[in-house]
Amino acid sequence: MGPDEVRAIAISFLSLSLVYQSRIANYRRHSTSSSSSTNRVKIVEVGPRDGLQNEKQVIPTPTKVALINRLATEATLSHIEATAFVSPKWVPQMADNAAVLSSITRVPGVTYSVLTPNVKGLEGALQAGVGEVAIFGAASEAFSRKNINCSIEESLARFQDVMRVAKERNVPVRGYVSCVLGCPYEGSVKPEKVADVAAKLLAMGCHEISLGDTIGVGTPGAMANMLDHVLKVVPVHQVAVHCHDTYGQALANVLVALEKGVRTVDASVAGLGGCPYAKGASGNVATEDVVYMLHGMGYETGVDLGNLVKIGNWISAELGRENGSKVGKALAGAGEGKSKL
Ligand SMILES: CC(C)(COP(=O)([O-])OP(=O)([O-])OC[C@H]1O[C@@H](n2cnc3c(N)ncnc32)[C@H](O)[C@@H]1OP(=O)([O-])[O-])[C@@H](O)C(=O)NCCC(=O)NCCSC(=O)C[C@@](C)(O)CC(=O)[O-]
Repeated sequence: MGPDEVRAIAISFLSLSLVYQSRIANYRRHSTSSSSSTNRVKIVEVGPRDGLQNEKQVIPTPTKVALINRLATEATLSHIEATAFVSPKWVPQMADNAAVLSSITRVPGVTYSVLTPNVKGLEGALQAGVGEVAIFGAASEAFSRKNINCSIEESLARFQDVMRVAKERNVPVRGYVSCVLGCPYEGSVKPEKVADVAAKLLAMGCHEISLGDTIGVGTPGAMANMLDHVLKVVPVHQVAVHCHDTYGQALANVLVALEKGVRTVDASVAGLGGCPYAKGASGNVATEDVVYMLHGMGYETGVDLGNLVKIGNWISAELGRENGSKVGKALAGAGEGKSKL
């Protein structure tokens, strides 16, 4: 190896280490303020999983890996849902789950989580070195059958098995409840049913319950009513909201959740996404839009909005899609890195 090559390698190590150091410093700064501050909102970036799972074109694994790496190092997101260990026959786009998880560059302080519907999925995820997993149930019988091929009751029994193995391996488990404000097959969903499933996931040991408006039909009044029921059985600090934007209500629904004290919000860069078992559902609320709103209201997120916008524009171009984030489009027009909001 010549001196130029040695120098090049040394420089690349040095820059990687600087990125890590700044990422860690950033994380520490935020984690010290987070526990005591109600001004801190945790953003769970679900773009690499929820955002990509429904794409019909095959997305190359290196593109998925680059997306996750950029979200962690450049946008400084601290929670990223990376992929899903589900059946490749059901969701072919997630078939490269193990390759994705083992190829990303893990940034200290960042949680990389994945979906695991059963013990088989959990075992695959553990082998690939996962840090957190999520089980996903529903408040609608029909959706549960379409999505995971079993009734709600059967799903809860399956999740108990996942939970047992995850506990043995010290892996935290998040619990999703889908269709909390409406179901593509059954229509309206009772808030009592949402609260019932949420309470069961909590009792099983989930550290966080993410409430999914899977088809984005909810309006702020419905969100407030549903949260009133859930917050009677799940402590507010363990609740997350996961809003899809099909009817343009997502940001308003997030705002209602904030007013109720919820401090964890799921979102997807560039508003990517849709659910394969919820026809017509559009993507999650765009992370850029949520972060812009939160920063404007004085909340801390730890997210670098300027860099997030660049990543949103990049992944939209990679997928040949229009960017689903209004903030992404506005700031790109104004010069991507300009806003420090
Ligand atoms: C749950 C199952 C597996 C049941 O599917 P099944 O067909 O009933 O499962 P099975 O146990 O009978 O197994 C059938 C085959 O799948 C295999 N298999 C079984 N499990 C796995 C696994 N984990 N990974 C890989 N392979 C698996 C298994 O080995 C077998 O293979 P074969 O012998 O035929 O070759 C299936 O229905 C499934 O994978 N569903 C996932 C659907 C999904 O990912 N939906 C999208 C995510 S949910 C969502 O988007 C909502 C959310 C979370 O974002 C919140 C919101 O927006 O509301």
